[in-house]
Amino acid sequence: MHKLVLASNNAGKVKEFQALLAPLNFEVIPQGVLGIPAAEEPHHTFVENALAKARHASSASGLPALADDSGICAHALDGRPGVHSARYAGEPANDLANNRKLISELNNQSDRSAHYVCALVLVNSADDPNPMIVESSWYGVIVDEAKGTNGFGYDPHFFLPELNLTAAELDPAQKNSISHRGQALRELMSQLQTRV
Ligand SMILES: O=P(O)(O)OP(=O)(O)OP(=O)(O)OC[C@H]1O[C@@H](n2cnc3c(O)ncnc32)[C@H](O)[C@@H]1O
Ligand SMILES: [Mg+2]
Repeated sequence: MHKLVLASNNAGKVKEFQALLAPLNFEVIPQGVLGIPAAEEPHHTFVENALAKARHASSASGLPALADDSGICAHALDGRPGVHSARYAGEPANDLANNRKLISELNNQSDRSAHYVCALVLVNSADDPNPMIVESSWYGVIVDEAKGTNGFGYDPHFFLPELNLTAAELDPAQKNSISHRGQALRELMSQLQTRV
């Protein structure tokens, strides 16, 4: 079984990864279990931040590390909140406050389209010169009214027209089967198979 540190302190993400990786041959250790604090995320792109998180967790643990940097990009807002999604309304991170801010910024905007982005980086070691990097998107529409209690973050306001449901109304397995994170992880795993 491959041992992997999951470079995230977000409980919602950790749950999704545990479900996605459970059928595979991985022992996934969330970095919080090892007492590894959050890395700095100073960069302008999801990929750069995911790489920083993965290197940080691998350096602190001495193990291979998988990091996720993700967020939601509203098209009428030039991609905001983007890499600032977790703390859009300020510190400490607060999903309710972030959603309120997003909805208020979209007030009077007719274009409600948005996409989630998930960048995943897998490093074998802290100074791995050839990390595996994938990025996937998931398209939807931001709605004013929150619906559903599953998921986390912006999910209650992320509406999927083709399903007539928000992401928070999907059960966890359904979300993982179509989400930015599920898509990215499946792509990463298929790339990983070609390497070993
Ligand atoms: O950095 P880590 O420790 O992984 O935890 P984080 O919550 O700070 O994670 P990010 O820096 O990647 O910020 C991602 C934010 O984007 C939002 N987000 C990402 N994926 C999401 C999803 O599947 N559903 C809802 N919101 C999501 C949510 O607000 C997250 O806090
Ligand atoms: Mg973060």
